[in-house]
Amino acid sequence: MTSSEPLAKQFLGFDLSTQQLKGVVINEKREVLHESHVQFDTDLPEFRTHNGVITVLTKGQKPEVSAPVLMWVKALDMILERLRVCGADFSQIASLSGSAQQHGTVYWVNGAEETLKSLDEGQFLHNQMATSFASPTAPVWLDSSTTAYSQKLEESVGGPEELAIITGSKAYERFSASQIAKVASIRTTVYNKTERISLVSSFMCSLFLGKYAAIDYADGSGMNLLDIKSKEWSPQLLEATAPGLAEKLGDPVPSHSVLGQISNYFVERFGFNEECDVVAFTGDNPSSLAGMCLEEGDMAISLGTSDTLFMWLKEQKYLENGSVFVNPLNETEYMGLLCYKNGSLVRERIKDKCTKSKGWEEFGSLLQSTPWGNFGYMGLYFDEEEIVHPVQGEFKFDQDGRRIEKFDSHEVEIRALVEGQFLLKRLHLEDLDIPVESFSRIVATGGASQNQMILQVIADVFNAPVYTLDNKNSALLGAAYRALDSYSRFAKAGRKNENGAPLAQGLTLVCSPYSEALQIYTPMVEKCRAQMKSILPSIGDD
Ligand SMILES: O=C(CO)[C@@H](O)[C@H](O)CF
Repeated sequence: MTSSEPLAKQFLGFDLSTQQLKGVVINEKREVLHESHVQFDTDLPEFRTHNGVITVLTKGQKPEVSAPVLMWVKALDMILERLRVCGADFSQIASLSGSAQQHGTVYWVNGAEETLKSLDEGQFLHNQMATSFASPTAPVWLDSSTTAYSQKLEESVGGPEELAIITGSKAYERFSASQIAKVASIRTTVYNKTERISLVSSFMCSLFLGKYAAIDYADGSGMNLLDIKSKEWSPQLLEATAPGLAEKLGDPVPSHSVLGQISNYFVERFGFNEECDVVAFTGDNPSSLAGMCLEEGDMAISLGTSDTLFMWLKEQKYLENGSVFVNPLNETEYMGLLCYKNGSLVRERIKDKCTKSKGWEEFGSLLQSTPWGNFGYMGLYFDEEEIVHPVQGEFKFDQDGRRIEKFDSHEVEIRALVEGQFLLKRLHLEDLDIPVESFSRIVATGGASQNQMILQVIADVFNAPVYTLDNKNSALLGAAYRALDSYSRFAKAGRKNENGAPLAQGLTLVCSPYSEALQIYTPMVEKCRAQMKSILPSIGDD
């Protein structure tokens, strides 16, 4: 297509999540035209991942969790083919953007940018990039093997609260700074051979841009390196993390920045328009916020591999066990986030254990067959070491709060798991002075948001109506919305468009709280606190 012809207004969004790569094409009215996905474990079995990652267990050490970078590159080749088979015409795409799992780091080897700039349209991407990475794997957000580096980072600025005031978060093992520090310390050759370090989001953006893409403010907020007030890398934290880090990161940019036009490789190989804008990619949670268009008083809950709570913040707020990121839609405002590793994978394990069919329908019926409060039985399940509290294991309690080995029935165990997951989240919000009264509605997204019984427990525990997006993939939609918004050359405030209409595809009310449930769940929050204290006595110590 020559550049003189008018660009049809279609927009392309990607979401590179833990277990899959998704792609969507929307029109100017934000209607979904085409959608496809590549599931890493099943579509790319040669990389031998489980739930999209590789876990290395070493005696006496925490598991190390990473993902093969070439798997992501190959998935990109595949998703474009699949979208084309679905009928997508890439010559109609006016701009594209993306979303990706946060905190992961990709190490481009010296000279890799030359390869990016001179890709041969006659070959697959992954064949040409096989030697472009100093490390063939990228440590990802499920890794928590960097405790020593996190502690050192906090000490470098005077402690966890000081670090959170600068970067929006205390040091988390999964955050990029600790991961980079570990690479620089024990894989020095890799670090010295690295000319650029990308987040998973800016890595994928680089492929489309044909050169290194800048890290955006919102996803950069998840690194423990960005000063979220000045929007610049903190010199103190760069110094404390690794030598010469600033030049390996490049300068961060506002999340709605148009970084350039698409690489000629995609014009020649896939028929993209040469004027197609490439908008900065961002993290999955900031992208979800863009896809959901939260209103004042909304709380979003993403029920994916990780369960993540997030909300729009006008000002920076200190979330002791959470994170504050620069807002992806308005860089003068923020977003708050609480992340829980033990989300859908734990629900899947208990579903498989407690149902004959191993199906979600039976899971929902058994959940519905037990009353609010579950006869006083409670459960706290942490298959992976949790983020908000460093605790791992399965903890079951009877009506008197005494530890027990097992529940008498499958339905009691299912409710104990689901109530426990959301009572713990309400407990953490209340400890951050964010009481349930703060929220007028909850917007649920992610795979498990299709399970009405789980949403009913959320409505009852938080005493708020629960809505879902007409399209569950809010991170994916947010990527396409941000491509559209930035193409329009103005970043929307994330609430309403210029005609006052909501930006999101639409919200559907799924369930409202039962008023009787409130008097049951409020005291259970205190029981949950007592149980957490019995598991982790240090909880709540000032
Ligand atoms: O670590 C997280 C947020 O801080 C997770 O939500 C990852 O982004 C999931 F990919």
